[in-house]
Amino acid sequence: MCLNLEPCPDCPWALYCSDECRKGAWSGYHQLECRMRRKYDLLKAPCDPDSSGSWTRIMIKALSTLTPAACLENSPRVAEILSLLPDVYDDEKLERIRKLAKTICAACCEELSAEQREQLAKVCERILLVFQRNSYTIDESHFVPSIDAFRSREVIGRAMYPTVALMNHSCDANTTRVYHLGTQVVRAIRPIKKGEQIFSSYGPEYGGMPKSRRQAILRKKFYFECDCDSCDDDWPLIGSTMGQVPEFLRQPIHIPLLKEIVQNVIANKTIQGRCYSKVVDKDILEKCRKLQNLFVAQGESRVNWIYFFTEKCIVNNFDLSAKIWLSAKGEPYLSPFNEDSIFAVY
Ligand SMILES: C[S@@+](CC[C@H](N)C(=O)[O-])C[C@H]1O[C@@H](n2cnc3c(N)ncnc32)[C@H](O)[C@@H]1O
Repeated sequence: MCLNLEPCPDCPWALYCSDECRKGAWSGYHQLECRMRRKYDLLKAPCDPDSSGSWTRIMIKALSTLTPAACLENSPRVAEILSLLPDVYDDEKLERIRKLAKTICAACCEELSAEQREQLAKVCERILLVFQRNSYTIDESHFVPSIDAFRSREVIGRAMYPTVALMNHSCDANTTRVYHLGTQVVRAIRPIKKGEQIFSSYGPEYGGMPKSRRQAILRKKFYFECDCDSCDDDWPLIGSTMGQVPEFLRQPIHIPLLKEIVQNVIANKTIQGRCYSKVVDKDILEKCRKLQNLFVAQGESRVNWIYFFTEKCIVNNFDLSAKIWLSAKGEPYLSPFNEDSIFAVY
């Protein structure tokens, strides 16, 4: 943590780690942001409190590269942007985004007439909606491998990864996103056949969360009705399938092992999708391996079950566990932490 921060001389909101950063930010966006904040009191952020600052910066940067006048022309590009449906279910949120767009246009383009600013604000509104729908929050835990960072999940920014944003969500995703050397990396968490759709998880995952809750989260945060396989077929919760455990696992000797794994996997949910070996319980690895061996020994074909555990293992950096399972099934092994499995790096 830097204790000797350099403040902006004109406002109390921006602090920098060095004079160089301060100057870079000033010429990049803060000159306008600073004026705008002072004038329009954006401290009462009209958007998500965690990201209104980054939204404002994105718009300022967009306006400096778009040239506002170009947005006012009736060009096909502007028509295309305006034709994007603002399918935001939440009117209140749309209203806040609209207000932010107007505020930014008023501050950044004072030379325009009120009518022109109104038109420009519509373009900005669409851009903000696209940004909101396609960007990712970045929290401290992506860079600081500590359990405290996971718990607090302090949001430090938002970023747009245009190729990653092309991926649809599945509650049974076949990839995971991790941060490596300060950038987002997408890695396979199971073999993906040629032609198979590459899915990412926007958050909710089957197994530990009922379909109704997953759908509610996706509707509220991303405004769509999820139609992934696990939602379409309403795959059961892992907890509820305890009653449908394969016959061989119902033997009393195996039940404690199974329960322990389920509890551990569910307890570790908050760290899914992150690759911090320091916070995982190495003991679970051993137990998952035992479970997998039991399945393999029985020639068990209920792949969902075993994949669920294996994926949790992989996502939680239990590389070895995944290797054992996949090699036992004769499937190619793709380690999410091996350079070979990186199919996209940004
Ligand atoms: C980040 S974009 C994904 C890429 C987008 N499908 C495209 O063609 O550019 C997110 C949007 O894709 C759609 N989408 C993603 N996952 C979906 C899913 N599981 N079920 C239904 N729609 C989904 C929703 O319209 C959502 O707002």
